[in-house]
Amino acid sequence: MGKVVLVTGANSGIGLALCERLLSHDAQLQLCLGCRNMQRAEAAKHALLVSHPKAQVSIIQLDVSSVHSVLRAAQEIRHRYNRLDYLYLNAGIMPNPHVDYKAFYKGLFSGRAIHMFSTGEGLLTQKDTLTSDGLQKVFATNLFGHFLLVRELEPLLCRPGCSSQVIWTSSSNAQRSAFCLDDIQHKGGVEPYSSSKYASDLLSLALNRRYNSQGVYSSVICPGLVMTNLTYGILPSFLWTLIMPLMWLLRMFTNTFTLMPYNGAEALFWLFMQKPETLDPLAKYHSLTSGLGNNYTQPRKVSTDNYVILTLCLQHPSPFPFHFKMDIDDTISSALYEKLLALEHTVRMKLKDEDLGHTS
Ligand SMILES: NC(=O)C1=CN([C@@H]2O[C@H](COP(=O)(O)OP(=O)(O)OC[C@H]3O[C@@H](n4cnc5c(N)ncnc54)[C@H](OP(=O)(O)O)[C@@H]3O)[C@@H](O)[C@H]2O)C=CC1
Ligand SMILES: CC(C)=CCC[C@@H](C)[C@H]1CC[C@H]2C3=C(CC[C@]12C)[C@@]1(C)CCC(=O)C[C@@H]1CC3
Repeated sequence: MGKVVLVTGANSGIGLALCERLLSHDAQLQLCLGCRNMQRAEAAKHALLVSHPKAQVSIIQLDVSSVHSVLRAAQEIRHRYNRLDYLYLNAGIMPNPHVDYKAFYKGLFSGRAIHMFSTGEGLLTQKDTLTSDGLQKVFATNLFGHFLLVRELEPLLCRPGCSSQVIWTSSSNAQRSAFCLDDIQHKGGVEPYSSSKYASDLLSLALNRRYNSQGVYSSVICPGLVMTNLTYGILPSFLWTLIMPLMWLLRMFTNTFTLMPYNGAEALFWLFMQKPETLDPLAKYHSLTSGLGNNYTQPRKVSTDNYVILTLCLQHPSPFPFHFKMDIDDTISSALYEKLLALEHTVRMKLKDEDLGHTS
């Protein structure tokens, strides 16, 4: 039987491009598309079957921002399959983005222009909303729903003698400065996207600590800047088309302008072909495209430039030598993991209470 792969957010952009690439590589795959909108999911399945008529593609209705939907979908997946080899946690949103053009203009002449183009740091804010579960929507979609999904699919991921991979689509926009352990949902800030992506980098570390011994390996990737529905929400598509020549030119200076979903999916696809035991849990795998248009994957250390380390190391005398850096990262990721477990407990209790309310 072929390997089982579940991809969330598979009906468009990077997720759909990944599915195309996976099927081109391995026609025996059992590919499951986790999508919230069934019409769009059917269209994606149809497109995949046009190019791979014999492929085994199925759909699971999954809204990762809804606790109820995640639990129901996981139950259905456990019913359908007895194994899960790859879990791609790719669905993501950046709602109501706002570009700070003043910061953009300043950044152009700051000596950090290339960094600004490759990370978007300091340029973007978003207006977040609440889900029906009362969670911040960006956090619920980009992080918590996926965390719950991993927890629910544990029996399929952890199988004696077999290994499996959990792969997060993170971002170069993941920023330590946007993330706060006391506000993991980012209720009080205006950069929920950066916060949620930084949290996914931390969570991947924690998952490795928790699950490696059971054969589950978690990695994070960074797709670069890709033209998808997400980026068309930041600037209209005609404007992106207009500045496309400029972006090709910028590729000479930054290889993070992957631009096409196919290129953005490079690291996701590359990870599919790796032995998970050989992967570095502290690396973030970047999809990159050279000035000449060649794709490649490059591991870079997960951002460890966090202020806790700096604050501790700047104290005189420093309480920690520099080689304690990783331990401190580990502490933050463990703390996040504990907070997510606590939140999971709360939402499960709330759901139980609601169910009891309905039946009595
Ligand atoms: N484009 C870029 O430059 C970059 C993107 N990324 C990340 O890549 C990932 C894919 O995004 P991208 O392909 O660019 O954008 P798209 O908007 O094309 O894809 C996002 C996918 O996520 C799905 N999705 C959103 N919310 C939910 C939900 N609640 N439940 C289930 N599915 C959901 C969307 O479904 P629907 O069609 O129903 O909305 C869609 O299929 C995201 O995690 C994004 O943050 C990271 C760095 C750069
Ligand atoms: C000339 C030119 C390219 C202008 C566009 C300026 C900005 C709108 C972009 C510059 C860097 C971009 C970027 C993103 C969005 C658009 C920019 C800020 C992302 C934040 C999109 C989502 C991600 O996950 C990472 C991207 C990093 C780079």
